[in-house]
Amino acid sequence: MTPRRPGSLGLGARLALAMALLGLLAAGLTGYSSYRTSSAMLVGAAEQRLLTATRVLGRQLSVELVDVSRDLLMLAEHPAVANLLMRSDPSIQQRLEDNVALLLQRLVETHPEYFQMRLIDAEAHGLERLRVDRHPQGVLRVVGDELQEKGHLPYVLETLGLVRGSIYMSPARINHETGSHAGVERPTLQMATPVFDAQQKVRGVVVINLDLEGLFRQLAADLPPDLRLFLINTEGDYLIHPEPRQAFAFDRGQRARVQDEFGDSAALFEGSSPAQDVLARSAPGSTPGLLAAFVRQPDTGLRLQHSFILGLAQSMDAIEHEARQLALSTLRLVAVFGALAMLAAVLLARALVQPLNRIVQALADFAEGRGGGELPVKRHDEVGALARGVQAMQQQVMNRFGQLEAQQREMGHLASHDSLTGLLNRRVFLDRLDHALAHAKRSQGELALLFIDLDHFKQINDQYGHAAGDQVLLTVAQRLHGMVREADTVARIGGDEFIVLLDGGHDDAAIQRVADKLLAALAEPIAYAQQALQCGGSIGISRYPHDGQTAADLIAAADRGMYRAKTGGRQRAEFSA
Ligand SMILES: Nc1nc2c(ncn2[C@@H]2O[C@H](COP(=O)(O)OP(=O)(O)OP(=O)(O)O)[C@@H](O)[C@H]2O)c(=O)[nH]1
Repeated sequence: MTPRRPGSLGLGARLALAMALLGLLAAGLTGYSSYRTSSAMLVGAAEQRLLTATRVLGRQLSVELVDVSRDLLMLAEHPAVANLLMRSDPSIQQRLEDNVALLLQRLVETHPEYFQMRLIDAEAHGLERLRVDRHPQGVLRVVGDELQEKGHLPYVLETLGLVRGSIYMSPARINHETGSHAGVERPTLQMATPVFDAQQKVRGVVVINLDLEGLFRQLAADLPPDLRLFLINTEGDYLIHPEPRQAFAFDRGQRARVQDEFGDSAALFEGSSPAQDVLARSAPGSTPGLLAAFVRQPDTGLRLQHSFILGLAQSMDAIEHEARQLALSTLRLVAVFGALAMLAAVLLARALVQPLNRIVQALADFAEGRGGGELPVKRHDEVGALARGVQAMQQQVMNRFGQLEAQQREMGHLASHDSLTGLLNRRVFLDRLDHALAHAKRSQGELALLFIDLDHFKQINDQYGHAAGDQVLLTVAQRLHGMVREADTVARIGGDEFIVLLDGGHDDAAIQRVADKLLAALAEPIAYAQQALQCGGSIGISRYPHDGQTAADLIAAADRGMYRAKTGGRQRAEFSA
């Protein structure tokens, strides 16, 4: 069998490789698609988280503003406040002032997001009757000449025009009012409500200045630190921004708007029914890339003049970091499964190919005559069927070989023997004679040849038919073979001619005795078809070295003797003259 070319991959190795590659490909594709799906889910989850957190923040802002409005309304409805503004009883003015001032002080103290609380008179050009400021050292009541006239300012003018129980809210702005202590030049929001007397006449205004940043510090206290907070007015201007330069840019004559940084947020400001919330990404190329949720502040029920848009953003890097972590763990899983797939492929390929190799080995052994080798014939699969086929083929080849050998043996026999009598034929006899002569020459031995020709054999053929002649020839052959010793050779060398080679030294008398024995045997009748056929023979005798040195000489000499026997009356033996 042709052995596998060195360096070429066997079927098992190729199968293992193919299966391992297939396994790796499947694991890789599964890993890749699960990574894609999971990272899309992660981004989706991050979007939902941002949106939910922003909505919660919006609700908290509304709740906070409602709380501020409650403080305002509580003060506006307080009898001491209206009495103070009405100056109804001068004897108790000072006490009233002190009591209400204390109340304002307590409120500012308990609300860290309050910069300032004031009670402003509707008369006297909107003079501040009471004013409590947050100061770096604590809460401070401002008195005397430091109290200012505020009647010209929108939060006084507009609040005085409101109905009882209404709340005014200013736009968020930087507080440029002088003397406002901690609130100076800080982002501020003013909320106010009118104070009415018993006759429903407006007497003044209660105002709270809110620390916008402080308010949002409180609101955002529970947010995860990686989230960025945005507060935006209804024009899109940033009021709170992680980069301080962006906040209140309009106050410095510039613009920094959410629409410019987050394109998709424009939907919040467009058309007659703008979106309530949007998800937006920062403009491509901006660093860091941000994913943001923007939500309109939910209605407070206070019919405020202004509202806000809140935004929370997370760095895309943070979200993608999670996706990268996921990709890494997916990769690790793919590597482990890939290795397992390769191992399984190698084991499976070995299990598949091993029985095939056994068949190949068995065929190689069989081809080299080393026997069939064990075949996996008991398997119930295709390999088993193949092994059974190979076994049947081997059996058939063996049978054919047996037949061929038998034929060869027969042909060999036919080539060396006479087909009718089974005696050696002329060619082989001459070989034997040559050998015997060579041996006799080497050992100074002697040989004798008896040349036998049947007498009147033709008559038997003619009279009884060819089959009778054959029977006679066969019987004669058996008788001759039966009469001589093992070491002697009997052959049929012609139609009715036989020859006997006597091995070893015999004197002429002994040879004559053998010839007489043979003549007697030939003279015996031969039974054929209920008849007794009579046939005798004439024998010519030659001897080595007496009558010749070669086979041809000896045969010719014996032939001559036989001829003399024929002419001498047949049924006799004659030595060569
Ligand atoms: N039946 C048969 N006859 C054969 C066979 N081979 C040769 N013969 C015949 O044997 C005869 C031999 O002839 P001869 O030896 O000349 O005749 P014969 O009658 O024996 O004469 P003599 O030798 O002078 O006694 C021939 O007629 C051949 O046809 C054979 O195999 N079978």
